[in-house]
Amino acid sequence: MQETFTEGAIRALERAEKRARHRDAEAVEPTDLLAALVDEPESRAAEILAQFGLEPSQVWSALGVAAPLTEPEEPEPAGDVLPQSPAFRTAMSDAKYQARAFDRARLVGTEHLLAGLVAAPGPAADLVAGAGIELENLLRHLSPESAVETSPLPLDTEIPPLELTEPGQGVDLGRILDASANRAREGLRVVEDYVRFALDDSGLTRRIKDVRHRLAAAVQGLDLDTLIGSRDTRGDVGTHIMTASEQARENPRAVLTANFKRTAEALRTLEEYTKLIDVWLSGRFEVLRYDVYTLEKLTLTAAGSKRSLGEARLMVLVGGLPTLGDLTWVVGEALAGGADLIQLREKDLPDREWLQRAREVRILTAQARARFILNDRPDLARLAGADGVHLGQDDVTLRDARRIVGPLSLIGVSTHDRPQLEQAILAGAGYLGVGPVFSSTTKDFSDLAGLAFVRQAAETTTLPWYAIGGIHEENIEQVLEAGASRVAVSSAVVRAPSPRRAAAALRARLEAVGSNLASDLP
Ligand SMILES: Cc1ncc(COP(=O)(O)OP(=O)(O)O)c(N)n1
Ligand SMILES: Cc1ncsc1CCOP(=O)(O)O
Ligand SMILES: [Mg+2]
Repeated sequence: MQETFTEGAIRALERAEKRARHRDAEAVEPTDLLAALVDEPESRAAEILAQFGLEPSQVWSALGVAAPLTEPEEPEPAGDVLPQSPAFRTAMSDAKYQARAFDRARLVGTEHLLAGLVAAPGPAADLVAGAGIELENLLRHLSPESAVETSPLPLDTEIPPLELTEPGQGVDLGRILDASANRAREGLRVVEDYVRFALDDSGLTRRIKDVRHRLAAAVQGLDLDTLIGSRDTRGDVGTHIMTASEQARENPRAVLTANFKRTAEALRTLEEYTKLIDVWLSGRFEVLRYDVYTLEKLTLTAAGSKRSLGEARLMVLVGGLPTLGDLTWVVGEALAGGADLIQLREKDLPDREWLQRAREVRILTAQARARFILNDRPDLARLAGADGVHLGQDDVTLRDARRIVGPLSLIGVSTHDRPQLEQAILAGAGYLGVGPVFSSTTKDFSDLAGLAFVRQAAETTTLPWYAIGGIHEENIEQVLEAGASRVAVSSAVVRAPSPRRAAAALRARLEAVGSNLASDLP
């Protein structure tokens, strides 16, 4: 471990040990540290305690210990380092956790030591809690700016380095951790290659890289020399054991899923075995494991929707038509002109009639081998057998919709700015609506997202996304130039004299932009 401690923290730890020696204790306890923290009233910890009304004299008397120990005339002879009690070690582990949570430089100050004490149950924590100090209100004192206690010094002697091998337990911890760290790193690399070269998704690639770097940082928290020293690949009895399922991979997607599993398993091993040496470090591996689960979901969703939407570039929104006959005619024309998806968007129909129309559109789209999306209503989408449902920012959440439509259905989400875009991706959207690009005669908007947002979407994701809002034959070129490959339109087709010709014209423009849509993902 490579924590650095402020000089103030080092002095406090030295004083804690002295206090323990002074009372002839066998180990340093959290109470020794609390008393030592207030021995120096200028320390951040003492200042914080004073802010909560706990003066040094109150601490000493509540703990029943002497006021500051006077420095001996002669320096005390150097003896063995006094052991630390389990409670003390827990407090130290928490202190480091708090320091690292706020400061990547891992500078542990007296305020972090205090936070560590608060988190470790016992008399010291009780005394501090009695003054109304809880971890939550302490945390705001722990920002990096508050770590002002002079320059950091490496603390080699006071805190013993992590012991990776527990003699007598028969477990070679170093070997386990070394193998798992390698497995996790390699698994992530395999996954990253798929996302980068098969999905071509820069946003996901960045995320996976970030996890890989955080894994490397967490592994740094282990004693690397011991890890390397304990490596014994040739002597590993598992090296030559290979099951049939490990060897067989049907396609790159199978490689992807196998490596996500492998990574998560390795992280679990790291998490479990580091519990033996540093609870906080174990927590870091746990967080990484959850991140990998999320990444797995994001990657498989991206791969799945890219495959299922493939070359589906033109979505036509229909609705608000006077009769069922008008609707079926327009849908038939749009499909004949080349619409890949029809979205039924009704705002004023009674549910029963809406469902009846939806079922008609389902039949027409199925005959044309096109997709059918229902706007707003996952329940009706499911009843009509639609391929998916489109949700706006005020509609039911993706998670609730998923409960209704099931795991395989497409769920699209409207986004109007970058945070919404990123949020929708994280929530597991199968495709995105990006707009409104221009003002629309179908729906009023007070604000337009404009072409700038289309450019941002193009930079952010390769998840299928549809530019929407006031797009027609005369302005589609601008939208394509801004980076869109797919559009969703309503009036440009539905209100055109010939919906079929209008759809065909848009389709031709969309096809003219070189195909960078991966429909043939493995
Ligand atoms: C492809 C696509 N993008 C955006 C929308 C708009 O959805 P929403 O914001 O829920 O607004 P309404 O369509 O419900 O008025 C969409 N329908 N399709
Ligand atoms: C429902 C909706 N949401 C954003 S733009 C839009 C309407 C799209 O229709 P049009 O293509 O006629 O502008
Ligand atoms: Mg809606």
